[in-house]
Amino acid sequence: MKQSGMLSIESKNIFNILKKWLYTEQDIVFRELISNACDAVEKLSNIKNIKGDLSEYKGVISVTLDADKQCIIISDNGIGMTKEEVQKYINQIAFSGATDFINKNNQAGSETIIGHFGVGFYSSFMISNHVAIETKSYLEDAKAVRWDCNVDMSFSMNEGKKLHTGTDVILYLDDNNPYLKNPKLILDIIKKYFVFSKTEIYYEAPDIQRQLVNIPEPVFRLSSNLINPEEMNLFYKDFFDDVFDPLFWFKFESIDLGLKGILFFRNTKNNTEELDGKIKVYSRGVYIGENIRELIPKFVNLQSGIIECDNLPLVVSRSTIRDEDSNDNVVSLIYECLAQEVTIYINEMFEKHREKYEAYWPNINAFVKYSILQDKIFASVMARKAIFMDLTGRYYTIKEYVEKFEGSEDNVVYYSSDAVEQAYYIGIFKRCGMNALLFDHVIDQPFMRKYEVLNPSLKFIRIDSNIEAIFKGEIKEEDKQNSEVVSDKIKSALGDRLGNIELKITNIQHESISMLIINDEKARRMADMMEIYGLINANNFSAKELQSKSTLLINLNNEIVRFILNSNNEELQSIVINQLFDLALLNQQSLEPEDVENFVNRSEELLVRAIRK
Ligand SMILES: Nc1ncnc2c1ncn2[C@@H]1O[C@H](COP(=O)(O)OP(=O)(O)OP(=O)(O)O)[C@@H](O)[C@H]1O
Repeated sequence: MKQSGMLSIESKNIFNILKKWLYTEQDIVFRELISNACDAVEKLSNIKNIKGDLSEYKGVISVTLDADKQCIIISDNGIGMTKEEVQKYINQIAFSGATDFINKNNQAGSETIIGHFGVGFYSSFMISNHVAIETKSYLEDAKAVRWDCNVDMSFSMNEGKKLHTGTDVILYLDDNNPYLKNPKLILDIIKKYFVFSKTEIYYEAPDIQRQLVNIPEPVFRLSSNLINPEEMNLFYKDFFDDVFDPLFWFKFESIDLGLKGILFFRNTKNNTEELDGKIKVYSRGVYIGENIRELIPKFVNLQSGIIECDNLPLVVSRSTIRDEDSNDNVVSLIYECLAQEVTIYINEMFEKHREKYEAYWPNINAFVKYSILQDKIFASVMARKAIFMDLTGRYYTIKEYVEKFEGSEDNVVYYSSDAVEQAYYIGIFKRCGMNALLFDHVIDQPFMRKYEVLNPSLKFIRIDSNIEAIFKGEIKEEDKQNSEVVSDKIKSALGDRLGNIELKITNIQHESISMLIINDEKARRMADMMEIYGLINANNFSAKELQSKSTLLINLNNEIVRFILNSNNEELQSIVINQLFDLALLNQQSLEPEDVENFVNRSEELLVRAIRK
């Protein structure tokens, strides 16, 4: 059977290109050769299955780094090849597609080519100048074949020594080959690409004992009712390198697309810093890539998961996904399918398991809102299903909230953007039997603006903004004159400190409220926006800027204000008025640093007076 010769001249181009990747994309060699081995095992398994004698067959792949012989052997007990098949598949067919492509696109770079074609068996020459195949076909009476090929493209075929069905691909290495120095590199590559390969893959090297590298039956492939949640949590933490258990997970499947997947909702603990998840894509058990933009909707990518789709080409790159027309369809269908699956799952939780939805809300809050803002499919179902906590700790959608609390003011929703900063105003709301929603996540501001655009009749007003309307504080007839007196006293005591703040003296039912600064909602939002875009400095910007649009509400029903009205002690009046004004500024976190000292001195002065009294 001895035969020798030269490979076709077109192949020379490929060799040159392969050499260029030598030290950059070496993973490809293992991906290609082990994929071929997996295919060979699957083919034999299918044949045995058809014949009904599968019982004794178990496909196994072994990768061995032999330091003495200075070679890497990729061995499988798959279908094997006859001499004719080696002739046909290895000698002739290799790269016919790729060589056509190169002929048509002389300028094409290696990136483009690798994106378009599986470089296949010949990627071996990326790390080896001499490659051999020892193979024996499964066919009865088939003879073993040995094929040797050098990087100069001269090959020989001889009778081989292989006793059992299968194929060994032997890559002879140069002295300075990096894998000889660091055999663990190969282990990592096998793990990366074949972790979920259905065939067992073993690795052995000097100092690395023969070990099973992959997980042929990962827990996520079991049907949902057979999955042990603990086991699943452990798998998730280990595989995605997360310290927390997932919040929840769900599996999905599209038989038409040959798509199966699992999505883990990450327990972000409201940590907005690390929002992106990891979605790993596999085709026929081989890793294709992570977070592939064309395949996975951006919002889905906030979570982590595993997608397996055998209809995706085995050798796929981002450029393949983008360019190949034939793939376009599968890719966009998968994209839509993922968006729909997530939407359906979250919607069902909202509709049918509201308690669970609310319990998970602190963790999925940002995800749901971001997805509504970002994805049309998700928004079309979920736009009105974001929920917000009210001042009593209950959750409502905005629609539910408006319907329930439509009493006080039509279509106005009061909100607090920061329960700590606005604690005083929240206190006032509670005292007045009023309610408000908490919009305290960074995403709530853009979310609210979008909601307003979609529902123009609805108005969102921050709890420290135009709230005077809720007090319905019309001045009593008998207090009209008093209001002028108080107004004059306050203006004279505050002088320049008042700036452009408008005074409003009124009778607020709740006597405990003395003085309150409220800001115009529109002006404040504008200022917030400017701050976000860096047009103003948060430290310089404070009450001063807003003063032109702020109002100082003074409650004539309050005991201290009545004291101001009735007292003749100008000095004490001035202390009290300035003190109340500072307290009002403090309550909205806008007491200027230069006023703090006066405030402290005045407080002490009042304490001394109280003690001496
Ligand atoms: N380990 C193996 N066992 C049996 N046959 C093999 C093995 N490796 C390669 N072959 C045969 O050689 C052919 C060519 O392999 P090659 O890797 O070059 O291309 P491919 O796997 O068909 O496609 P791709 O270009 O996507 O990798 C295979 O289709 C298969 O028939």
